[in-house]
Amino acid sequence: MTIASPSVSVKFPSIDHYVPAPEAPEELDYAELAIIDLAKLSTPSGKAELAAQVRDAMRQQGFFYVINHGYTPAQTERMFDVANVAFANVTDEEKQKYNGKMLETGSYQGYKLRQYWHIDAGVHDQVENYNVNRDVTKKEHPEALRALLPEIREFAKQSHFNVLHPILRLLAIGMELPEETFVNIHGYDAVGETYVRFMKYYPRSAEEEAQTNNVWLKGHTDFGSITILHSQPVAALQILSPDGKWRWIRHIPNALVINAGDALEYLSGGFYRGTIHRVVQPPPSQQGYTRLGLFYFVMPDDNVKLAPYLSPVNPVWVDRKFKDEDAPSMEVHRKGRTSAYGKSVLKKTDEKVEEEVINGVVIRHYN
Ligand SMILES: O=C(O)CCC(=O)C(=O)O
Ligand SMILES: [Fe+2]
Repeated sequence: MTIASPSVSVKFPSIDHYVPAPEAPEELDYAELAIIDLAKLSTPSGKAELAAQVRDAMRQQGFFYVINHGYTPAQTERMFDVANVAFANVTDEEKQKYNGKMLETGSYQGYKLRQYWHIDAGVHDQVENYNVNRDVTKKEHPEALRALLPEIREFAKQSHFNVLHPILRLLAIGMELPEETFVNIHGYDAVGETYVRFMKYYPRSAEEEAQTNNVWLKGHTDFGSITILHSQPVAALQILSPDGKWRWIRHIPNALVINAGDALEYLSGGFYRGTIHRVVQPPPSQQGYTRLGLFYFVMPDDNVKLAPYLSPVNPVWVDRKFKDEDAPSMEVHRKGRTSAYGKSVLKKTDEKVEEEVINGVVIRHYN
């Protein structure tokens, strides 16, 4: 396949095309989210407008779409094909060989195989992940992915410089902090775990659906600063709206879906919050299909202390989680959360919420 751009024409290795399910015709209760058009960054007034829009979207809904992010529909489609190679073209033995050691190391690289996370009532997940550090040379990869590493590296770079950094600047402006405040602690070459994730959900048995109340991935907040998700057609992601209702995320072709995680909540002193979201069984028209995900999971550099940057618009962290001097570094925070996720014994606090304490902070999971 050849993708032509004005200056270059690059030959990519030929791989199978992944065909996702058709969009769902069902009338679902979709969340109304802002659409941030990054093309507006090209003028000062457009940038000021976006900063206000991002601030309000992040504070009110915690999720928003991004369009005009620099990837064409063809490039996005190609990256989904690349993502699928990690699952469709790698043998079970090789998947075992590149299995991540999350529990032991607190690092999330390589595969997370099916059935690793506990969901509910003894039922485990039907999700495969393959995570690649933005420095694709950090680990060895399965054979089928090796020829695709240059593309994965370009995807990470594009996500970092054309999406993440502009968004971090807008978030800083929204808090009246110096524009580079968050960019400076999200270096591309710094030590840290910001990574590309491919994720494939497989259909489950009726029994598993019944036992888990159709929940595929429990309600949670992400533990990094920002999550960048490439919109895809299978409806299943839901966010917990301010009115307490779960609402579906609508597919917008070639858009990104962006949300904040706990690290940004801590760094912003609660000005921006990690929004609770979950994944559930798709509507009837899409049941029986796999669901392929493509993400860039972002974390501040490992050595960053997650203490708040306070500012004129947010002079105090109202529901402070720890004293500044006790703030965990990103490395400590991510290792604690990565080891525990889907593995720790949770304490039920009511019908819907389960809790655990990690590094002195209460972490909640929602059913
Ligand atoms: O698959 C999705 O749409 C969301 C997955 C997710 O929330 C996560 O991996 O943290
Ligand atoms: Fe998530």
